Amino acid sequence: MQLLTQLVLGVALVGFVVLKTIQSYKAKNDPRLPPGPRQFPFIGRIHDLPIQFMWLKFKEWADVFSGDNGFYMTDMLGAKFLIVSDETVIEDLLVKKAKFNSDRPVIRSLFDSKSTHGSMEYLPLMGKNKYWARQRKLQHSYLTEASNAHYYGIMYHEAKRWLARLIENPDDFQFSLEDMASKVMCQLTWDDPSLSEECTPSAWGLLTQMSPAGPITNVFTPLWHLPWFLNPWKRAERKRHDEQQAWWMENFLKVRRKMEAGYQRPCWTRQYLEKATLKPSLSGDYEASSALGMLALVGIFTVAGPLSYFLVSMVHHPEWQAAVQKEIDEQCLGDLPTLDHMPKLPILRACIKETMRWKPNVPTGVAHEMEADDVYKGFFLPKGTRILPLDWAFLRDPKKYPDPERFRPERWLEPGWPTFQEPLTQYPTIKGMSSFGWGQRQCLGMTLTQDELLVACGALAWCFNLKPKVDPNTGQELRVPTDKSNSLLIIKPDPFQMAFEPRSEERKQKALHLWKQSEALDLARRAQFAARAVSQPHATGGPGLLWDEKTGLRLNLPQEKQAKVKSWVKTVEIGIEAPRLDLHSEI
Ligand code: HEM
Repeated sequence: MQLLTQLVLGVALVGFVVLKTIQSYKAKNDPRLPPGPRQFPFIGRIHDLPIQFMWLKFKEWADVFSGDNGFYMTDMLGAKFLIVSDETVIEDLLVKKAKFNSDRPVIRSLFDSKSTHGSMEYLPLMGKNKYWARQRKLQHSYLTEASNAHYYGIMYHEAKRWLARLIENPDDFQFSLEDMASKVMCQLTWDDPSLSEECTPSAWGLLTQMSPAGPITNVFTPLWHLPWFLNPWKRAERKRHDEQQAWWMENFLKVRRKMEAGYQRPCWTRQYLEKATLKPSLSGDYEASSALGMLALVGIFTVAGPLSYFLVSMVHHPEWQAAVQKEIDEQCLGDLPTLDHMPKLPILRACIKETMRWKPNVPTGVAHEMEADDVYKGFFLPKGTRILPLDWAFLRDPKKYPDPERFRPERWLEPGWPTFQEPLTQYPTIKGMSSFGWGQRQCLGMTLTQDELLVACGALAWCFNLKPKVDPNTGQELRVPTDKSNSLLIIKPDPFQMAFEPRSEERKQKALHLWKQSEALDLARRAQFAARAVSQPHATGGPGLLWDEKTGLRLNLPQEKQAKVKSWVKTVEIGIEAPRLDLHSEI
């Protein structure tokens, strides 16, 4: 090639790059768009947006750029984000204009996160499509019916197990806390709390995969498109995804087989399968196992976050802890608090709500994607813009929450505070908090969260003094950090140490006894149900076969063993102290 030709081509290339750079700069800083930090060609503004504690930077920018508008815009590698820091604005955009602003953005490091191509897997991440509509309806009805059907028995049972575990192994509290939340969800979904140990890591796997602080491909999205053999992120996600799906399906099919054997107690999967034979609301087993698996999963880390932060608040505020304990002792007369006591426990409710305000566990909020161009307050908002309801900013608005950085439960209890509301038998309640999101995508788990937090936090305050741990070598108290957490979409505090001191020997013994009693009752009920499947098949809908949970095989019982089960049933029916029958070894 001649020198002149090379020169011309070189100049043309440089000219093209300069032109594109100017165009990109102009497009990103278009004066019709809302104000925001200066955007750079192509990358927008990712170079100084930290992946860790991203919400703090978003808030810092909000203080500079939002002004009276209550929002600003920024760009990340071509994706536009409208960061909203004012609740009235989010109300306009996500509630009043919900019809156009209820889609979800793609999450790059998941396959078909929006279910655009029919994957039908992760309801909270789905675009606004038919799978989302029907699964939301189904989950809404299950969560409502579950509270109507008093799922509280499961929560009380798991809270008692947790107290006993905390007494026996207090240093393992972060594991047992999450495991409690997981057991509640596994029991509701598949009637099997033993699944919690697989469900919790499965939940964290998905949460990490979908968070900006997860795989690098969520931020540097072009990397996701590298060919398979050069793409460790895609290969890892394929494995994670397939294992999770297989596990959800396995649990689903197990419930079906147990139903056929007449040995499946009520749970959401059984409820689905019973109705599905008459009128299926989902497309088949794949969609159903995913919808149910996702439901089990979403209730773990969401509840575990505020529960962990409740421990942090109580350790740092012994005066509020003492007030909660006094209230519980006076109102529950020595008994473990139940949901029936809650109208009389406003201080407990205020401490839970203030914990969720002080340390919101979805601090960035969950993005909605705009489905059409719009003009709002004179600014152009292009279709595809991701609207981020910055919960960290809403909950630190000094007009609504004076002294926002401090834990002040009195803001919910005393007249004169902007957030005070009466009657105190009903308020404060966490239902409707900004942390649960907005409009058509608002969280479906508010009631479950509220009930579980009340039961678990009430039980903690009833049983323990929650204190800093003392270092045995130095005799010094170990500090419980208030500002250390992961940076996933749903956060929790980093591992820390603390002490769970039973409030008295009597309380400790009572807690242990309550768990023993509850465990015996649970085993008795399970065994009784199984036994009825044999002795009265019509009562459980089964053909008189017994299901062996361990081997996965059906058992046909010989006559003499049926007699054994029947006689045992009578013992069980007399009372909860009846001797246990180990169905697996006895039969
Ligand atoms: C402290 C506890 C929780 C918090 C802070 C929370 C927060 C949220 C947020 C911010 C959203 C997105 C809302 C939006 O896009 O505007 C959401 C959606 C959702 N939440 Fe929760 N959540 C919690 C507990 C739960 C629980 C316990 C369940 C169920 C057992 C649950 C089920 C769901 C579902 C199914 C969605 C998806 C709704 C949709 O996309 O249509 N959540 N949650």
